[in-house]
Amino acid sequence: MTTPDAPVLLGVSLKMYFGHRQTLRWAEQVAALATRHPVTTSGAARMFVLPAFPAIVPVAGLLAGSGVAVGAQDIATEDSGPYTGEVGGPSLAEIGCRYAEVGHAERRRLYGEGDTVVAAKTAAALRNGLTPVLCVGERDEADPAEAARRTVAETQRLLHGLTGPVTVAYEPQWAIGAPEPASATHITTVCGALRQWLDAQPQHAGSTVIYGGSAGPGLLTRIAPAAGGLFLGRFAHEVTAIERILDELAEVA
Ligand SMILES: O=C[C@H](O)COP(=O)(O)O
Repeated sequence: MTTPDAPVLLGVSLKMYFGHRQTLRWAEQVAALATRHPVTTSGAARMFVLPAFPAIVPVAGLLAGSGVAVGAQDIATEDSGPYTGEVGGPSLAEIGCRYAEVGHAERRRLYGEGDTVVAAKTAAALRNGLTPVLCVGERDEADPAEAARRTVAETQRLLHGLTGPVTVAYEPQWAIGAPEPASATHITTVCGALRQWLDAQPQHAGSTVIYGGSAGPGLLTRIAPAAGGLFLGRFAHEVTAIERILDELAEVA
């Protein structure tokens, strides 16, 4: 079953770009935007934001009533215990998180996280009622069909034995932090294959496929509905860019 009429999902990870006060100012602007823009107030688009851990609580407060959900950029594999520096799913759920990002290429490359850890973090998110934002995507540029094959296989591997709705963020690693996103053909081929695979998995009913990797204004209308939304990084730092994306959605709605 495809879900072409599902609301578009726009997620933003602030990674570690902003200081605390800057994060709060940005969140205030996002709340104001989501509260007044017809695409968000009508429910045609949903948004989530992933600030740094210390900003989650105040950002959740600032976003209350705006319809924008909040989540974490990481989650511990375990729920509690002697895991210095980690933050567990029960705490994230308790402070209002709805999403937990797992498997981002930066955590794989810089912090040595492999499939076992990513799968365990995905399981931790699901058992705590959080939607995992499961980042997948090929490391080196490949042709679209090969990228689709590898990415579906990766997703299948990471979700093996798990149940629950997930947000799969297709992020070709070579397109992260780049000047431009992957081509629309590349994105629609891979996201379409992911969508098709997920639609055949009843245990993941309600899942969403979004695209990340230098995404910004001007992209979503070229890759929807294969991509059900965007996972934004740098190009959401200016809230006016998020507004442009919402305006584009209003035009095609
Ligand atoms: O988490 C977001 C993605 O990694 C994309 O980041 P970017 O748009 O800055 O490349």
